[in-house]
Amino acid sequence: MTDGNSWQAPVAEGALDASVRVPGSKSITNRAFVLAALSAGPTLVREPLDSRDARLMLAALAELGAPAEHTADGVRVQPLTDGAGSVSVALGNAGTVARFTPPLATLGSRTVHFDGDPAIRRRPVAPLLTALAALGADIDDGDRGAPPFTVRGHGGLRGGAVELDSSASSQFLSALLLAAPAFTEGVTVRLVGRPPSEPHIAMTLDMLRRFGASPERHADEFHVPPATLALADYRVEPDLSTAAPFVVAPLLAGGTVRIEGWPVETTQPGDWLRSLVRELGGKAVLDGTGLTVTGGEAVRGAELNLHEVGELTPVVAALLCFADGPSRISGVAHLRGHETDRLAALATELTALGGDVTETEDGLRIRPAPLHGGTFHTYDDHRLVMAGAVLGLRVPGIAVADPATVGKTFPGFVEAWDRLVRGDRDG
Ligand SMILES: O=C(O)C1=C[C@@H](OP(=O)(O)O)[C@@H](O)[C@H](O)C1
Ligand SMILES: C=C(OP(=O)(O)O)C(=O)O
Repeated sequence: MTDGNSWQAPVAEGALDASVRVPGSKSITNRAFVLAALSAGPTLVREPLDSRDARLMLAALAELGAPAEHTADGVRVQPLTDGAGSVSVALGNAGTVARFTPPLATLGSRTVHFDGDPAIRRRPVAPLLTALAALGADIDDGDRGAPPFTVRGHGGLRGGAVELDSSASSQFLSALLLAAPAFTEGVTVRLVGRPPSEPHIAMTLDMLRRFGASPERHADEFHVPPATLALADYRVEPDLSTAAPFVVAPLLAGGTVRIEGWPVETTQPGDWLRSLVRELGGKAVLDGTGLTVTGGEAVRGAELNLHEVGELTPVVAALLCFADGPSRISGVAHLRGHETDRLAALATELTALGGDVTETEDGLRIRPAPLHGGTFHTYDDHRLVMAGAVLGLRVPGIAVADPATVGKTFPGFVEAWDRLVRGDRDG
């Protein structure tokens, strides 16, 4: 039930028994759109995500000269064509748009202004802009190292060798690698510092290969030679991070939830949820058609380093509030530069509902404590809406503020969650 600008997250009143289909992966969709724009011919992207971030990416590519059309089978993206004059790219609060599209602006001759929500102005982008400038790009960021900034295209980018500190976000590295086949000399990136989110880097390399590029990695060095990309048809996997609240739900409510179409092989970080379920006492069975999760007796407390799967932190933190012993989440200092400062937001909101949650330098410490109802503020962060939903399974009276912000990655989330938990119950 949505009331004004909040949503009463439903309490699970019996064991779950449901099958769920989640929308396409944000990370795969937005990479596919970028690689399609860089390809020599049109690409049909099948089963793409349709959400705020995906629409922002399509709008950005259209501004940059690569229009797309929705067809009965998906989204057909046309190759980038050059143009003149000034255009504006709206970033919203989409990290993938803010990091993946500036390199594309260097390939044409337009002057491209980038800006977005107040939140994106606080998210890091400086190491990417510095690396692009070192590779020959003409960028004016007013020394802010953050949006708004302007990229003046001069008809292509030289590319070559560059050092990059991608420790604040793996997206800086992915951004350079995705565009590199179109740079005159390709790119050789030597990392300083360790990036988070290794699966997302593997995803970038895998998708580059599928589109015909030949990226190589030797430890901290990445090389992408120039290449002509082409792929007529690409199918997007379901988003396994969006699936996270549905995967953990039976651990709190009992019963079984089946996620349809869970891939048997994937680079998505959400695939780690299968081992999490087992570690916390549940069962997760993957077959050729989906993942079936069954809850256990109790949720065990755990020590989890989430450096590689940081985007799962809000849902995992909500889950661990119900564990039978203390838990610790570490390795996620970079979450302070996500949609909001997620560590501060989670500590504040979970504590306000009675939780015993403290922020550490690189994560959260969570001790068992009874939660009570109240407003769960979501800070314009889709994954906090999902975390609030998880709390509501066990705690009556959780009002999740601004549920529409979940439209960043799953516009139909509230309806899908109500169906999962309430089944046919009305009201
Ligand atoms: O490349 C991607 O698609 C993403 C990489 C990760 O970013 P960070 O490395 O900044 O955490 C992840 O958290 C984000 O949701 C999506
Ligand atoms: C960090 C996230 O998003 P973005 O793509 O905006 O970085 C996320 O989805 O958890």
